[in-house]
Amino acid sequence: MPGVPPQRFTYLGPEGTFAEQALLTLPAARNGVREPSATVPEALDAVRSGAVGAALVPLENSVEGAVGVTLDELAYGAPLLITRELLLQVRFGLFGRPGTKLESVRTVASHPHGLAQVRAWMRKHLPDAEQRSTSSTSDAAVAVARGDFDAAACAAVAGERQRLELLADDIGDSSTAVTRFVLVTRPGRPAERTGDDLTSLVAFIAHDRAGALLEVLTEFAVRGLNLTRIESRPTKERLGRYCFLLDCSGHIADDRVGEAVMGLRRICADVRFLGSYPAAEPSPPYTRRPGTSDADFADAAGWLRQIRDGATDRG
Ligand SMILES: O=C(O)C(=O)C[C@]1(C(=O)O)C=C[C@@H](O)C=C1
Repeated sequence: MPGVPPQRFTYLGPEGTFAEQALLTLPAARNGVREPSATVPEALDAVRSGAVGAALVPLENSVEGAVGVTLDELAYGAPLLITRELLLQVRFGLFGRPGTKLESVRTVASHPHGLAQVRAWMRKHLPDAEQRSTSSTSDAAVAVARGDFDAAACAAVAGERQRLELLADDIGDSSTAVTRFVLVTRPGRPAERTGDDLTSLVAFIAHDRAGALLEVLTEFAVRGLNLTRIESRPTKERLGRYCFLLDCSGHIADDRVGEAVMGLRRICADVRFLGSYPAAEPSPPYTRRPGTSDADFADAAGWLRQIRDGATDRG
C-alpha cells in the first residue's frame, strides 16, 4: 500500500535458520524488513525497545520440547504479546566444507535443539565426533565455513548459503519433527478472535498451600477449556519453586476463557497474559463437559442479567 512503511521483523539468525524459514511464510514479513538477531533475548529486546515491530522466536519442538530461554523471557522479561503461532517441519542435513569426507568429520556443530534431534543418527554414523553448541543451526553453518568445526547439522538453505557441501541428508531422528514458533510484539490489543484460537498464560501459583496447581487446572476444566500445553519453569528463587506456562483452547474474548482467567487472578499469586492468537492447526476434537457450550454460557449470562434487572420471569 502506498504511504504505509514496511513492517520491521527480527528472528533468531543469522540468515538460514528455521526461524527465518518460518517467518518467510508470513506475507507481511516477506514484504517487510527482516533483520536477524544473534539470540532469542536480543530478538525480544529489539521488540521491547521498538527497534522492530515483531520477533519470531522458537517456543517448542515436537522432539526436544520447550525452548527454555524463550519461555523464561516471556514469563520473566518485560511483558510481550504473542500474536501468531507458526509450525514448521524441520529437516536436518549434515554440511561440511567442499571436499570434506564424512569419515573425517571430528566436530559437528548445531543449536542444542538441533543436536538433540540428530542424536541417534550421530551415535550410529559419527559416534566419536565431538558435538558443539552454537546459537542457531545456521550459526553452525557460518562457523563451519569459517573453519571452526568440520560439519553443521542445519537446514539445506543454511548449508547452501555458506557454500557448504551436503555430507548426509535427512539426518533427523524423527521424520515428522516440527518446531513451533511464536510471533511476538509489544503488549497491546490481542489478535482478532477467529473462532479457533489459543490463549497463552503464565500462572505463578501460591506456594504456601497444597493443591494450588489443581485449583489452576480446575478453572479450565470446569469451563470445558482444553489445555493444549502445560510447562513448568523454575522461578529461579530456590529449588522447588515453579511457574506454569499454559496454553488453552479459546480466545480471551470468549466468556469461558475470560472467566477462567479471572478465576486464576483470584487464586494465583500472579498471572501473566501472553496472548490470544489463531491456532496454526485446527484444534483436535475433544469432548466438552456438559453445560460448557457457547449457548450454555450465553444462556447463563442472560439468566443472571435478568435476575439482576429484577425481571419477573426468571426462566
Ligand atoms: O537454529 C535454528 O535454526 C532455529 O530456528 C532454532 C531452533 C530451536 O531453537 O529449536 C529451531 C528449530 C530447530 O528445532 C532447531 C533450532
